[in-house]
Amino acid sequence: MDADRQTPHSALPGFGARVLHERDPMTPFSACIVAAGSGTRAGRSLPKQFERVAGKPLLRWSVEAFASHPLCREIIIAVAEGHIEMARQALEGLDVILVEGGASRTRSVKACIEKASQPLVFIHDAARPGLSPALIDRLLHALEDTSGAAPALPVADALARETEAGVEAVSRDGLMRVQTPQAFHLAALSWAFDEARGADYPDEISLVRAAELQVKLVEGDETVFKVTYPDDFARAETQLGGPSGLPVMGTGFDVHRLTAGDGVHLCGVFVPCDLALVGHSDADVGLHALTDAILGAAGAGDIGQHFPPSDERWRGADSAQFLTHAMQLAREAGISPAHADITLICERPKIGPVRDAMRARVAELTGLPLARVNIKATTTEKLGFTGRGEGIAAQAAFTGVLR
Ligand SMILES: Nc1ccn([C@@H]2O[C@H](COP(=O)(O)OP(=O)(O)OP(=O)(O)O)[C@@H](O)[C@H]2O)c(=O)n1
Ligand SMILES: C[C@](O)(CO)[C@H](O)COP(=O)(O)O
Repeated sequence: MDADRQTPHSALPGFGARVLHERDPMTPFSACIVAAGSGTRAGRSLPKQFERVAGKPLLRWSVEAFASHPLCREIIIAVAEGHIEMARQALEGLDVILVEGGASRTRSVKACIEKASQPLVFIHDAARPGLSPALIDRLLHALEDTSGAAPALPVADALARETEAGVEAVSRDGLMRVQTPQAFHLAALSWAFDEARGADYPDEISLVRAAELQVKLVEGDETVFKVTYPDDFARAETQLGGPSGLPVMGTGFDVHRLTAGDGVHLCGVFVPCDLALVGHSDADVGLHALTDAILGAAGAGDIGQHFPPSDERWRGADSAQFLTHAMQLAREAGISPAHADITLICERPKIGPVRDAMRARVAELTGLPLARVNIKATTTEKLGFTGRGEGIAAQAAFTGVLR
């Protein structure tokens, strides 16, 4: 370090190294995510940060984790020059600042912090999707009396080094596995970058230590492991998608009024008759009930939230597109469809003659095998509005399995 360069604050006792700035517990931070790597070791066709894991691009998991923290004011992401558009798509709807990454991880970090405006800064690998608010808070707490902090975990396996002379045992005493995010006072990290004069470091606590500033380790978290090799995707998928194999289900119910006409849309099939169903869309009461059941299983609200009847785009719309959208959300939520069951409640039209066509259409729309789609019909014995032929009601159940 240059003898004539002054750190912005005086030395504090502790670790024989300096601390820059003490922190107010409510100090806001900038989140910097490095996503400019090529992911060579992961062996996928896309760089790993853009591969979908448990329904979303790997990078998006970390962005959403930071975005939901109350002290995070901005999210800056370094991406390779040719991947800006892919990053935009992966992060659609999220408020982020994209910057061009560098040829090394350290350079990508530098590109991010040059845009950072908050007093504290978090540096995180896009390849570590399992970030929790508790870990962010542990790091923020550590910054109250140190320049930088990183999560770390003990080493569980024995260690060895292979040399030309043979295998050498290495003591694991005192060794830790260091993860990200790593958190810093921006002034300290910027200072350390100046001191580094363009040298690369494996991570930012190494860089900050090289500038003789103080860092602390906090308890790490196995769930924020780095997706590095091909098998790591399955581990991330299981971890982020919740318990694999868990059954999920949803139910749906809908009613549409009947009037005179030349046919009704039911379960994706046009049934010619002297009736018509009244509605903003094609009023396919069977597909609407099933769409709600799918949205229920996906934890994604109801059909009216996604396709409001006040929206002119859905006037006369084919309800198949509502169901297709719900299926997409279910898949993104990590659900593999297992079974769909619809009950149509009406006196007329007769469902028997069109039941097979309906099952085939629902199977096509959901991606389910025909044997896993069931369509039933019942009357209400001439009772109530369905019995009087004033409307058709439908109820549906949808089950799936979490991948
Ligand atoms: N020039 C670089 C290199 C890496 N990274 C990012 O740094 C993180 C950790 O790096 P690593 O796991 O090594 O990712 P890659 O360099 O992409 O992987 P590989 O070494 O297998 O190619 C990743 O989020 C990666 O995108 C970056 O932003 N810029
Ligand atoms: C920053 C890091 O994730 C901390 O564990 C690690 O140093 C990145 O190493 P890589 O070789 O670039 O994957």
